[in-house]
Amino acid sequence: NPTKPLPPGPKPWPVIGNLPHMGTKPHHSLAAMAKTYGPLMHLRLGFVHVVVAASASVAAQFLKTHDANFSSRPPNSGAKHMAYNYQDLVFAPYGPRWRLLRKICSVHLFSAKALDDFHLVREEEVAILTRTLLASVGKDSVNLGQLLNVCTTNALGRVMLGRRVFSDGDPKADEFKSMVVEMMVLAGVFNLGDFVPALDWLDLQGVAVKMKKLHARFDTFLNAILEEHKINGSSRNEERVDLLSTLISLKDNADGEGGTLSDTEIKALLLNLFVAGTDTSSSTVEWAISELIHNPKLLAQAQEELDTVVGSNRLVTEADLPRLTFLQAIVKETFRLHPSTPLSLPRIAAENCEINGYFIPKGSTLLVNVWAIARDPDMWADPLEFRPGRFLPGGEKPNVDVRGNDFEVIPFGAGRRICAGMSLGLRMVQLLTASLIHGFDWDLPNGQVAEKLNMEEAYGLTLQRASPLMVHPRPRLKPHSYRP
Ligand code: HEM
Repeated sequence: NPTKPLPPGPKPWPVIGNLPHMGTKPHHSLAAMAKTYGPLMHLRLGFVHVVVAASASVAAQFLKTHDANFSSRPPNSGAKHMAYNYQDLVFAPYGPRWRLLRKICSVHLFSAKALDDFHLVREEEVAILTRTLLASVGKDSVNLGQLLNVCTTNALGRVMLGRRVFSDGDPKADEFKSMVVEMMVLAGVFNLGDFVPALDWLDLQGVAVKMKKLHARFDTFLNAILEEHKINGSSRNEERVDLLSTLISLKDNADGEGGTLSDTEIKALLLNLFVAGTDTSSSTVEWAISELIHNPKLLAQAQEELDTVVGSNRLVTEADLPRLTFLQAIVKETFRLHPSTPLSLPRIAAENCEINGYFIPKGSTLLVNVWAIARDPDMWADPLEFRPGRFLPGGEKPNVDVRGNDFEVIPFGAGRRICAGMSLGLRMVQLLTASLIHGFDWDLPNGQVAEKLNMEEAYGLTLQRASPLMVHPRPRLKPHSYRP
């Protein structure tokens, strides 16, 4: 009902609107603005209406009550230049092709069966990581996030392509991670051209040029993989059929009704999964370990649980995870304070609607500040403190989970476009975090004091640490435990 007012918000400048208010860390700036204007805000970015949800109840209005109206994503230069012009899954308009791509992933990658089929792959890759860490003892400190990224990328590579993407110490691994991070940074920029169409062609921030260059590098990488797979077929290294072989076999009849899957759609899907599924998980684990180094008592408590459940003769397996209650609470608390995509991914209003008595115009971009919601002092006691106990019996939120049903902590988003890879992401983050705290003690280089570890954030579409975590791991299991 257009007679209702727009939600409150800061006064826009002519033409560019509130773009100058976004700052270098938009999730911080938007959280600060919500303190003045409330949990449902309206901004104008250029000529685009933007509404921002900054509380659990407002997020539930959008992502539950009105989810159907917000089930597509707004047009943006990232999707155009880097996601094969919307031919992917992440940016596909809500409709039959989105449903098909999403179904293929949920059946072949993320179903309980698919996840169980590949648990050995993940466990092997994590074991390889522990041996790399072991080999670093007595040498220079290691960049933990980088090694974690090699691990998540290889684990995903084996499931998707039937082979690892990197070997140990492969210089290409650094390059790949930096490409993924660059993509997230570029996708996280509020690009003027997206909001002031008349200025798009000028590319004043130089974002489109960078996007096109980066896309060309990814496309070369993906073309090589696709051609190699068509020639060699599925790799015989893995017992299970990899996703790419499945996709190629589905090309001419992808939905059982003669629908097709083009080479471009296959490449776009692989790209989505590698970009959405590697750095998100590895940087979450880097945050978790950073928090535990920063809070040595919690680390000791987690190690005690692991020693009781797993012992000191072998590495952690996925079968141990359900019995690791404190570990699970640590992972939830990490997702609460350090959600990998602090503003989630944007949605767009298909029609006019009304929320909490305010008018939300058709075509509005919806941003959900999942970072601010999870630090809302009305919902969380001492919200800035890392306190996993809040998720345990006797704590303030014993039954709250991070899977999109409890809106005060929604690191994976919610509703029909909730993260497609949530089940895999959660398992990988739990397994990695458990294995690292069980397998090692952690020293900081150059006499840095643990309690003073820098916990600042950098900004992209994903939440990186401002300074990468550099560490000296010290093994704490019997030596044979790390061997294959
Ligand atoms: C730490 C792990 C992860 C986090 C925190 C995360 C977070 C998110 C978020 C917030 C969204 C947007 C949801 C929305 O619009 O409501 C999303 C979408 C998506 N994620 Fe994840 N993600 C993670 C891991 C993964 C993994 C491992 C994969 C795949 C291998 C993946 C694939 C996707 C895809 C394909 C989408 C788009 C879904 C759609 O548009 O229908 N993510 N993720």
